[in-house]
Order: sequence, then structure tokens, then C-alpha cells
Amino acid sequence: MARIGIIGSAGRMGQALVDAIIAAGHEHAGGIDQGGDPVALAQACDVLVDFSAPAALEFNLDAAIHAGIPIVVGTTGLAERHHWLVDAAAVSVPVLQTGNTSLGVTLLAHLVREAAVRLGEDWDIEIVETHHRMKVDAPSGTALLLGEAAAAGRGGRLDEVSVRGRDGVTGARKAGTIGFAALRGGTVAGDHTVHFLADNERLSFSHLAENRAIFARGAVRAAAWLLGKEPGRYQMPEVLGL
Ligand SMILES: NC(=O)C1=CN([C@@H]2O[C@H](COP(=O)(O)OP(=O)(O)OC[C@H]3O[C@@H](n4cnc5c(N)ncnc54)[C@H](OP(=O)(O)O)[C@@H]3O)[C@@H](O)[C@H]2O)C=CC1
Ligand SMILES: O=C(O)C1=N[C@H](C(=O)O)C[C@H](O)C1
Repeated sequence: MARIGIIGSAGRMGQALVDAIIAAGHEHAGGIDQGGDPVALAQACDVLVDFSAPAALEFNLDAAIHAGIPIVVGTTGLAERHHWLVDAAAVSVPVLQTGNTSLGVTLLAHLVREAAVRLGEDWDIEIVETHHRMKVDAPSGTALLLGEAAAAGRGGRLDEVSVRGRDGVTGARKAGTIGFAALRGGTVAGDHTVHFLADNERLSFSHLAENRAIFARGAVRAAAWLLGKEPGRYQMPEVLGL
């Protein structure tokens, strides 16, 4: 049984996390939202779970370090400097940062990487994601995670091949690029499709999230898994044994 503290507790994910913590037999040790004190929360917990906003990340990591406890970071919309902060925190405490904590997307990323290894660069890769009207960042953290998996399968880095949205006279598609498109509307919990498109054939991999319970369940599993681990940066495939 772990005492789990939630950062972003009144949010959509925060509410789903409370149910998942109780369902998994852990203790909900409290939560904060904007203006709350992550240091005080961390001192009352065994592990922190952060689904809030990029602006809060530095304070939340510092709170975990100060209390000497692990932290799961599910917040998306992170910039490069946020990843440096995560790397720095992982020197002191166990940290798991991911754009998607679900079992299905974790396996999907593995399959996408495998497909990218096996299909040559004459197969174009395009990633389409759909989310609810309240989502504030694009492309989604999951779309980027899947793009990174595809780029890694081709032995490259996503930031070197990524194309974010197209508008106007864009010119023909450049070989080897990975394109992103984002749709926003309604209450969609999160749909992602990775398309591999070649001459006269297409292969598509999709994951459809029907609700947030799948993310919350994975995050709680990750939080419990991090307890007792050495400081370091961990990934969902390790948690789920994939
Ligand atoms: N990795 C994954 O599997 C998933 C990641 N996400 C990501 O999680 C994040 C939250 O999503 P969602 O719950 O839908 O968003 P919401 O907007 O519903 O909730 C965000 C919560 O974070 C709080 N918050 C904002 N700023 C701070 C701060 N500085 N310190 C503490 N709390 C703060 C907000 O409080 P207030 O209202 O007071 O501002 C709010 O309660 C997003 O980045 C989203 O993309 C979502 C689902 C799955
Ligand atoms: O904001 C959301 O809702 C979600 N965010 C994550 C993302 O950016 O990929 C995960 C999930 O798709 C829901």
C-alpha cells in the first residue's frame, strides 16, 4: 500500500486518479492544484503523481527531491528544457515521465517502432490524434511519443524529421519526414493513429481511449512500481514488463 499524492487533483485526470488509487488498494494522501504547496504534499506521501501543467513541473520535481520520494510525470506540452529538468531530478530520485500511461499505447509504441524498423523510407509516416475540446497542447504527448518510437526505429531523432501541421503551398512531402495532425472537439478522451503509407498500400495502427481510467490505472501502477527503485529515469515498458 502506497500513500499517493496528486498534483492537479481537481482536474480531469486528478479525479480519475482518486478512483484508481482506491481501486488498487492504495491511500490517497492528498492533492493540490494551482497555488498549492507541492513540498508539503510530498512530505505527506510515499510518491507523487503529477498531471497538471508544464509551468508547475520544476516546483513538483524539487518537492520530490526535497522529500526524497519518486514522482510520475504525466503532464504533456513539455519543452526541451522540461526534459532537462526531468533528467536532472532523476539523478536524485526515481522519475517516470511519459505522454501516455496506458497499457495499449505503451504496446502501440513498441509495434510502431518495429514497423518503422522493417518498412523502408519509401513508407511515409503520418500521425493523427483527436482529443476533447479542452486540451491545451498539440501535438499530444502521445503523438510525440509515437513519433519518437517511429524515428528511433529508423535510427534517427524525431526533432530532425518532424513536420507539425501543413498550411498553404507546402511543396511535396519530403521523404523521411514524420507528419503530425491534431483534431480537437467534443469529449474524446484520446485517439491516436500512426499511418504508414507506401505506393498502393497503407498500414495503420490505432489506439482509442474510451475514458481516462486507462491512464489513471497505468499512472497508479507506475507510482507503486517506482517505490524502492534507485534514482533514475524510468519508462512505462519497464513498469508493464513489455
Ligand atoms: N500521460 C498521460 O497518460 C496523460 C496525460 N495527460 C496530461 O495531464 C495534464 C492534465 O490533464 P487534465 O487533467 O485533462 O487537465 P485539467 O485542466 O482538467 O487539470 C489540470 C489540473 O492541474 C492543475 N494545475 C494547473 N497548474 C498547476 C500548478 N502550477 N500546480 C498545481 N496544479 C496545477 C489545475 O488546477 P487549476 O484548475 O487550479 O488551475 C487542474 O486541476 C495535461 O498535460 C494532459 O495532457 C492527460 C491524460 C493522460
Ligand atoms: O490531455 C489529454 O486529455 C490527454 N493527454 C495525453 C497526451 O497529450 O497524449 C494523453 C491522452 O491522450 C489524453
